[in-house]
Amino acid sequence: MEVARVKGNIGKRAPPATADETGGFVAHLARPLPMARPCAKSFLGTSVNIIMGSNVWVEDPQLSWVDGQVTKITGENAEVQTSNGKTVVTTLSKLYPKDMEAPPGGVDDMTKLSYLHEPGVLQNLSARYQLNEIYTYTGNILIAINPFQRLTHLYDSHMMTQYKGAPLGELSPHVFAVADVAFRAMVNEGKSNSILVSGESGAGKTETTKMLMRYLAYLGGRAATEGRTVEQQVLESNPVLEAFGNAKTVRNNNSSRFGKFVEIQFDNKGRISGAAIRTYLLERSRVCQISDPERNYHCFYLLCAAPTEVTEKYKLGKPNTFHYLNQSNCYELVGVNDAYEYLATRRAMDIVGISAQEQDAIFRVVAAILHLGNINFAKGQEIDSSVPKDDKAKFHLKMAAELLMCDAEGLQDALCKRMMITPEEVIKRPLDPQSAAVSRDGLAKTIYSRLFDWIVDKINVSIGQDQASKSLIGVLDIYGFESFKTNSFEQFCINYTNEKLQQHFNQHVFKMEQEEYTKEAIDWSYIEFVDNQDVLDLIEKVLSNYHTSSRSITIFFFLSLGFMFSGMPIFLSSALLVNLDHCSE
Ligand SMILES: Nc1ncnc2c1ncn2[C@@H]1O[C@H](COP(=O)(O)OP(=O)(O)OP(=O)(O)O)[C@@H](O)[C@H]1O
Repeated sequence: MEVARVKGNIGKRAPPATADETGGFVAHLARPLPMARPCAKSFLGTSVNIIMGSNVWVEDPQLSWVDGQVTKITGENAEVQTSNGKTVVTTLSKLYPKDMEAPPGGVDDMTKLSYLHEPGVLQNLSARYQLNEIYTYTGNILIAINPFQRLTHLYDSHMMTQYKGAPLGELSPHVFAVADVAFRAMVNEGKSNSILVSGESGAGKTETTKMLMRYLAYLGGRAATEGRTVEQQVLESNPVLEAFGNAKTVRNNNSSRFGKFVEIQFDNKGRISGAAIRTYLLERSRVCQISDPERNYHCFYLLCAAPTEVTEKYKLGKPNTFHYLNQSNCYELVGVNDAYEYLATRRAMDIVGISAQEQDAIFRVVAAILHLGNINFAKGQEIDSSVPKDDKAKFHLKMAAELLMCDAEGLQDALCKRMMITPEEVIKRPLDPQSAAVSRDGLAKTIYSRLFDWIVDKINVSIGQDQASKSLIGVLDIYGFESFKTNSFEQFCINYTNEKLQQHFNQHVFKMEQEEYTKEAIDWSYIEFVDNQDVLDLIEKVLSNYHTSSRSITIFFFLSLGFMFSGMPIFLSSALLVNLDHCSE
């Protein structure tokens, strides 16, 4: 996972980036690291001849890479005796030189490596990880490896004091150092900054984002004179957002199923004066469809584990009695007590300013969605029509209507009939049981995503934005690339967004690096990288072609990352035109 700072004038549109404006950025671990072509035998300016006796890295099906020594060279082929006792024959172009003088504990900045190639980078990260050194720099980019254990000493108040004001690189690599540089640059230059956190699911992005926010709150926080401070509210918004936007997936028990951009606003004295949380691309499909051993959003399980007076009020039972939860056999998380989490979420809601009445309304809607999911349909008397299947379905329909405060008959009509409005009249057409279930799921997804947006808006109103603020620090925590057995429109949006971020990386980091090399009169032509502009052109041009199609429907979806191109937010609100035939939603 990687963390990087991007300079910027957030909130102002600026002309395209010039060379001086480019800031640091982030690459994706899901992609191969940009590096020299092996056949060029040149690794960041170090020309290497692989000869008999050379120490090299060679690919290994189990270990990814294994070190060894070249024992024979025949034309383009080489024989390598590996350190795990194998003899491997491969082409010379697939061998990478091993730095025999590299320190055993690794180097704290990857730019200090003699050979910057994939096995060298991985070896360095691994050597550091063995020593619990989870952070490593690559220039001004911070690479973080998930420790999967609490390293409390890394984040305590003593560490915060140490990193305050320390120049980047003076102390060991740390996420606080990245935040500190961003903060100091903002205070000294009056410019806004953004920190991008990227990586695949479970890499530790959200945890890192929380550390960044805690450190920024430490730098810019003020003593709470009355009530709750902005920073307290921002930090406490995490458990609320996690309860409604996180779920257990195969890779992560607390996976964020939405993207998040947190803006922390500062006054001219560098004190936090306001904040805003923007969320993107909540995974809607999870509300109605989960696969084993994943879970639905945490809030459903928390509510089922709430005190009896609450569950009785909403007529809730165990999670395995609800269709939206029992599609998977996973109901509990190891080390997590849902009953306790329910109370903790309510406390966090108090802190972010959601009133008791509003909290009841929120959980009422959550309960209504569970009841909605249990409305099964059977064939009605008319051809291709449907009705609630049995008394159980009728009970859940009644409960859903009661909790949503609408008329039960009206709700049944909405689920079992389709309405067509013509200039002359309104025509109601019945839906068969299968189509009624689809409209039920559509309603549940829409209600849930609106509820989530409402909660985010509520938190924002309660935290309050400082309209007069001149500078801010933004922290972007976004989904990484996703590729499942079956990919839907959601994966398309996520991956397209990541391709955009990759393009930003290509344009700005390589450009910036190359300018640096030119300045230092270094021959940089050996740097090759995969330019994904073709991928973006393909997607964007296909979509703009759909624009002209009369069968197309415009779907505006905000891939608005708020990510910063050399300082200004490029609001990627793409008006994507998608033919409904191709849209799974
Ligand atoms: N710095 C850290 N210290 C201790 N544990 C960590 C740290 N970073 C991550 N973890 C552990 O890894 C888990 C997954 O991390 P996190 O939820 O931040 O991943 P993520 O990249 O945001 O994943 P997703 O994209 O699925 O939301 C956390 O619940 C925590 O247990």
